[in-house]
Amino acid sequence: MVSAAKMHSFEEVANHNKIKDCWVIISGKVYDVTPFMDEHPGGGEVLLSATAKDATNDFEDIGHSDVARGLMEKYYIGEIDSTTVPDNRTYIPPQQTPFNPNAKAFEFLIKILQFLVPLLILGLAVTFRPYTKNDVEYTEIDLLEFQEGNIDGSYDRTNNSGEADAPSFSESAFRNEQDGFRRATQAIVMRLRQHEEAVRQEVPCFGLVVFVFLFYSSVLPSPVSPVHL
Ligand code: HEM
Repeated sequence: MVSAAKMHSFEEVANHNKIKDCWVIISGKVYDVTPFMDEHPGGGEVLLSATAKDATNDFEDIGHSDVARGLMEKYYIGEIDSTTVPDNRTYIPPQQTPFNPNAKAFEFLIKILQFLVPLLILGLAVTFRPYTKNDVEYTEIDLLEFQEGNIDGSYDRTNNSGEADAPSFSESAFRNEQDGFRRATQAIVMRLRQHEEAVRQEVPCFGLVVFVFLFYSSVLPSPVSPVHL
């Protein structure tokens, strides 16, 4: 025959609040955890702080394992007489928040924004990218000038019949040749400077885009996290 569980009043249980005599109330059941004080992985002090009240909330908040729940049976000594438990010592489970249709709509809006805003930032970056670059056309003109300078030399490599002629290294031809090289060198240096300038302008632009993106994604909640209103 199964004997009826022993009923304990709150006052009686609350008196067992010492290290050598410790009872706790969890989910309407009373446990004498005195022999467990030294072994409790959370420490004896924690168990002591859970006395003289309904400790269900504290116990559940820790997220005790099935092993811990199995161990409890060993220390079970009876039931608590719920009529004797003062209201402010009773664990009241959190109220289920009523369903709010606006919350779903807001969550949906956030998800849409999370996809649209990065796309918008990317679109803006791509649109404005050409304006941040230098126009390289006049570099090409410089190169053309160089070619013209070369052609404009006072010596001609072909004779009238189109056959190769021995070059006459007159002083002006040499000067023209030199001039052509100087222009070519200038054109290349200018081109390098333009490239350098373009990179200098693009790096902060790109950095800004990345910063805005990262800031945005850190401010908004993740798509998997629930939105609580
Ligand atoms: C008969 C009652 C209890 C038993 C048998 C018990 C058993 C255990 C066990 C076995 C663990 C190791 C972790 C696990 O397996 O979950 C643990 C951890 C712990 N318990 Fe208890 N426990 C009891 C009551 C309580 C109460 C009333 C509190 C009050 C707050 C509490 C607080 C803790 C804490 C803080 C830890 C440490 C968690 C961690 O370090 O991660 N326990 N308990």
